[in-house]
Amino acid sequence: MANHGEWQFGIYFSGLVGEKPTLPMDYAALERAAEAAMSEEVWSYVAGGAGNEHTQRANVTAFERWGLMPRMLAGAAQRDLGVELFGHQLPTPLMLAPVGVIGICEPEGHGDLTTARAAAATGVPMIASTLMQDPMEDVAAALGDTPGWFQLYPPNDRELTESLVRRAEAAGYRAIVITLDTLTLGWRPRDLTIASFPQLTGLCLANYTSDPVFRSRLDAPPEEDPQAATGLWARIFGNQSLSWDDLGWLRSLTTLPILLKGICSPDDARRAVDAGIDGIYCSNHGGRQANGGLPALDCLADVVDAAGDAPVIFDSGVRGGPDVVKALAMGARAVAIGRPYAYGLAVGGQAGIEHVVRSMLAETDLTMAVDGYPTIASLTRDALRPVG
Ligand SMILES: Cc1cc2nc3c(=O)[nH]c(=O)nc-3n(C[C@H](O)[C@H](O)[C@H](O)COP(=O)(O)O)c2cc1C
Ligand SMILES: CC(C)CC(=O)C(=O)O
Repeated sequence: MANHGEWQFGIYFSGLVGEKPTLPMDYAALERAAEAAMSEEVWSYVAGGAGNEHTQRANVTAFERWGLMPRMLAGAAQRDLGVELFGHQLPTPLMLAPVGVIGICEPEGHGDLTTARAAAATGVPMIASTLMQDPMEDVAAALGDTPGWFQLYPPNDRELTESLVRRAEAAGYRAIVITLDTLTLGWRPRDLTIASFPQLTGLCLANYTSDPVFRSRLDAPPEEDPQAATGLWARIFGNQSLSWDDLGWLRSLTTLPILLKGICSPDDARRAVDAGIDGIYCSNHGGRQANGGLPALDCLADVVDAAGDAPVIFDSGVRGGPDVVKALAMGARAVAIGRPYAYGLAVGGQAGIEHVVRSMLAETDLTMAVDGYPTIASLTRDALRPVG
């Protein structure tokens, strides 16, 4: 069993002190290093967002509007960051958000497998995207005992949807995350300017091209006619007619827990729970889809309240340990990161992702130590005050 505890105070931290670190120690430096490591196309795609990226920036600055109340002599000498999710005990509340095309952040193009190995080494669950360069079965195998969830972009083809869900179940994924905020792509000026989106996504269709139903829809195998496969993917990817009425059918496909990703409205959270959905994933896709929206953090508390007993996962704008702590205090059961680990991969491969994860966990742990919150349960909204 891997030792997942290296991030804890005094271990990861003291391992770094006394040596000049080779990997960036703060988010701004990580971003700069990632931009230098990536091609212009990949950087624009990963770093970019919708419109003038106001929502993307607001996701990050929203965290600055909340401050943590430090509590003294609160018994936080030992912290326990463990959380329970769908009957599984996780060592920490951190998760890796689904990042389709993560493969392109690594020059060799197997970023999905590298991410899975980093997840296995740190014990931090990976949510594997539908869009991957390696098939979901290989990624699940690389995860070993560390939990993996499968993120589903439900295609406009019911038989294919069913096949993807069944494969995820058979491969050992422990939950299905259905992303609802990207049934069509948002207005992304950086990608429109660089015009590399079709090439980049065309590289990440392994879950489709390895699927018997997808293959049966083609005249020639994807290995012989990759362009036709990409064309078919472009036609079936978006499912804009998906409605609340379809949730019953999606629910019937699996006994695994299902989460809906992209929920920011409390009414939608309530409706999802009423439809038998097991978990809510509060996110605005890191500001990549709708610009002009609310920062995701501003939606979290209401979504948590509306979700009742259903756990809420949060992402969008999390850049360091204090952000993780604030989202937990708002009521998130677990907190996910997207761009930070993609940048870690670009800068340092598997070691780069592990560094980002361990730094974030060490900073989370130290924030709880310094501010006097020994457990996740001790973090309630009472720990937060609006700044100013
Ligand atoms: C390059 C990139 C690709 C993404 N691909 C997916 C995807 O395939 N499925 C999905 O549900 N979300 C996808 N997302 C959104 C992330 O899951 C997550 O919501 C977002 O990155 C969180 O914001 P952050 O980057 O500010 O941490 C992607 C994000 C990025 C940056
Ligand atoms: C191909 C895209 C739909 C992947 C994605 O979710 C994103 O770029 O945000």
